[in-house]
Amino acid sequence: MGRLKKILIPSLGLVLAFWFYSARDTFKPEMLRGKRVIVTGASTGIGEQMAYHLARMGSHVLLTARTEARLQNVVERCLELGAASARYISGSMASPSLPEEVLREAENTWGGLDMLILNHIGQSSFTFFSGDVGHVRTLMETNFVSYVALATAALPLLKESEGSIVVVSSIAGKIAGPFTAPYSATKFALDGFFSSLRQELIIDKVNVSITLCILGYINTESAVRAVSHVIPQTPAPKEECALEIIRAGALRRRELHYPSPAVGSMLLLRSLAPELLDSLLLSSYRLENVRRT
Ligand SMILES: NC(=O)C1=CN([C@@H]2O[C@H](COP(=O)(O)OP(=O)(O)OC[C@H]3O[C@@H](n4cnc5c(N)ncnc54)[C@H](OP(=O)(O)O)[C@@H]3O)[C@@H](O)[C@H]2O)C=CC1
Ligand SMILES: CC(C)CCC[C@@H](C)[C@H]1CC[C@H]2[C@@H]3C(=O)C=C4C[C@@H](O)CC[C@]4(C)[C@H]3CC[C@]12C
Repeated sequence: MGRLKKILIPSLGLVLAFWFYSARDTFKPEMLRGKRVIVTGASTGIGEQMAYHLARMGSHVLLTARTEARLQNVVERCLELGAASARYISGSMASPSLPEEVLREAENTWGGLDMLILNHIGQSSFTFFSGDVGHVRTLMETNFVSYVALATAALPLLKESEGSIVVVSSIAGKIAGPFTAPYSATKFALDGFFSSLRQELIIDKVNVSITLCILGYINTESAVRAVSHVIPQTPAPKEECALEIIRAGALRRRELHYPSPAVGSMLLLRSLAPELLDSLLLSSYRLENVRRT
C-alpha cells in the first residue's frame, strides 16, 4: 500500500498532467472553422498566405491593406479556397481613423470577432539611418500606434468571444542589428506594449490571449528585395511561417519563435554573449553592398 502511494499515484499524476498539456497543445485546423478573423497587411507576403490558410480552414476573413486591386484578388482566391466569407477594407494604417472603421465593419457584418492578426508594416529600407525623423514618426504610427488602436477597438468584442490577439513582430524587435533602426524601434515598442497588456488582462481575469510572433528572415518579395544583396542566408518559407502564426494564435501561445532553432539560438546567444552575436552577425553581412541613399 505504501509503495502504491509513493510510486503509482505520482506516476498517474504525471501521465494525467502529460495528457492534459499535450491535448491542449494539439492544433486542429477545425479550431478555425467558422471563426471571425481580421488580418491586416493581407494583400501580399505573410498576411496574404495567412488569409489563404484561414480560408482553407473555413474561417470568415476581413482583410486590410492599401492596394484595393490586390485585396480584391486575395478575397476572390479566399472564396475559392473555402472561406466561410471574405471581404476587405482598403486604406492606410498611417491614418488614425482606419482602425475603428475596420472594427465597425467586423461588428456590423459578424456581430463579433474571434481573432485579430496584426501584421501590416509601412515601407522602410535596409540601410544606415538617414536622419529622417519624419519617417520614424510615420513608421511608428503605421507599425505601432495603429496596432494599439486596432487592439483597443477590438478588445470589447474579443472579451465577449474570449478571443485572441496575434502581433507579428521580428527578431529585430528583440535584438537590434544594423540598418533597421526605425523599423526595429517600432517592433521593440510592440513587445513593450503588448507584453504589458497581456499581464494586465491576466490580473483582470480577462480571457483574451496575446501571441507575440518573433520571426527571422522570411522569403516575402519585399524582404528579399530589401536585403538579399546584403544577407546571403536562405530565407524561411512564407507559407509555413503563416501557418505557424495561425497555429500559435489558436493555441493561445505567449510567443512564437520562427524559424524555431535559428531565432531561439540568437535570443540565447544574445543573453549569454551579446558581443559575440554582434560580431557573428556583422561578419555574415555583405557590408560592401549596403546602399547609402
Ligand atoms: N519578411 C520578413 O523577412 C520578416 C517579416 N516580419 C514581419 O512580418 C510581417 C509581414 O511582413 P511581410 O509579409 O514581409 O511584408 P509585406 O511587405 O509583404 O506586406 C506588408 C503588408 O502591409 C501592407 N501595408 C504596407 N503599408 C501599409 C500601410 N501604410 N497601411 C496599411 N497596410 C500597409 C501591404 O499592402 P499595401 O502595400 O497594399 O498597403 C502588405 O499587405 C510584418 O509585420 C513584418 O514586420 C518579421 C520578420 C521578418
Ligand atoms: C537582429 C538580428 C539578430 C538579425 C538577424 C536576422 C536578419 C537577417 C533578419 C531578421 C529580421 C529581418 C528584417 C525584418 O524583420 C523585416 C524587414 C522588413 C521588410 O520590409 C524588409 C526586410 C526586413 C528589414 C528584414 C531584413 C532581415 C532581418 C533583419
